[in-house]
Amino acid sequence: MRGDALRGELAIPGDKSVSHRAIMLAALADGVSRIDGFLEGADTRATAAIFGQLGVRIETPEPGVRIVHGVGIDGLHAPAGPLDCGNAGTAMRLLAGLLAGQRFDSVLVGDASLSGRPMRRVTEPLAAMGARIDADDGHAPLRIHGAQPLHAIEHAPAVASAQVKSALLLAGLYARGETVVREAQATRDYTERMLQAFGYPLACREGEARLQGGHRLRATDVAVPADFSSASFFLVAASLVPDSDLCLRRIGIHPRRTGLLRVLRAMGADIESIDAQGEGGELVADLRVRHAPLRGIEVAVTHVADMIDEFPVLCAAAACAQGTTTIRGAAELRVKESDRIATMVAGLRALGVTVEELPDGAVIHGGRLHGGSIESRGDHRIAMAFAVAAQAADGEVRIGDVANVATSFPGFDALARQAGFGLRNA
Ligand SMILES: O=C(O)C1=C[C@@H](OP(=O)(O)O)[C@@H](O)[C@H](O)C1
Ligand SMILES: C=C(OP(=O)(O)O)C(=O)O
Repeated sequence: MRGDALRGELAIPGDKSVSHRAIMLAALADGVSRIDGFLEGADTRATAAIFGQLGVRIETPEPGVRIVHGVGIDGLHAPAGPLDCGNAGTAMRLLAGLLAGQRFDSVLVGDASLSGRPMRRVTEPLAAMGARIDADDGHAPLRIHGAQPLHAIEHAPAVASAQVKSALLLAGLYARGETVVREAQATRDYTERMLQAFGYPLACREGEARLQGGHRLRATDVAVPADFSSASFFLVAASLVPDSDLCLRRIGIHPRRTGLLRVLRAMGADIESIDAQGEGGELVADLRVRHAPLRGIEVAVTHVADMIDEFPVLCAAAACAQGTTTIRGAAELRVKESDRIATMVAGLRALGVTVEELPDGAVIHGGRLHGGSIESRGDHRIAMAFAVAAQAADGEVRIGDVANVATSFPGFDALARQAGFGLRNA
């Protein structure tokens, strides 16, 4: 169902990647850390709950704030039961590295989607560091044996993945020697920069991070920026709906996250970055987006890692653009919360879009969308991407299975309505 013009100012919730890492490092630090702007999503709450099970006191004085009473690098306690990462790949992969270095055993479990996602990319290099992790055919549950002496390795991940890099760096805190991760394609460096903010010595440059085990972390306060990935749904919706003029406040615009911004601008989007400055160690800006007709493009493969979570909403933009958009080099999308290539292709076809599915992407022929029924396959970003596409569709779009939106963006529907989305609960 078409929406009204999107207008006004929106406050987008906190960054998911930064929120996960802030809890983890604050828990391992000496002293008390305060986290402002913490994302109250199911994924990041799962991480906080896990550290509660590991003996860390975490207070919530108000929503979006956590006070973490750090226990020190060796202060975690053995959990009484399995640690439930829910839907969160970031939680499971980073924790695999962190827990591999503890003196106690632990078990990481997840929901059906997470249990189907590949974990060898972390368990194999961690095993090379001396970790013992049992996994059923490379999948969760991950049974982590404690008290294994770890030694540093140099590793070049086969897939561009900040989660793999971060898992190894977190294990590296407990390893003898210097852990080195080299990336062919640089990924988000929040773990590296946050370790430094917590006083941990670490050498990093684009595509390479090195750290020696055996140092300690010092408590610090963390200001979490608003999540660019969540903002992206509004960037596309306002681009698509005539007369829109929307301002998204203080969004994290780190270049390793904002590939979509570059791609949308190349498609003709009118997005202005206002008052960009470093705040709390992160580059943030207001993003003002006004309606503009979009045209299809060939998405450069070099942008893929910088917009890995934005493909569902990019597909929605491409479907409404004039001309053809080609996406390649994004096979990783097949192992996210759902197979995001197959799920988007099926959904777009249900709305009358002509799409060719590729093993590592899709060719999307833009045009008019009609109404139809969409399955999100339990994937938060797919559900929100189709809510965006619906703003430009001629008929009603019914999206099934939308509870998952709370994974990364609690309050999406209220915010979307506030901005002008035509949205109603069935
Ligand atoms: O490190 C992180 O916080 C994330 C890294 C990305 O995953 P990969 O490392 O699997 O690409 C991304 O898709 C995920 O939403 C968050
Ligand atoms: C892939 C995502 O997250 P994760 O890997 O943490 O489940 C996502 O948020 O789109």
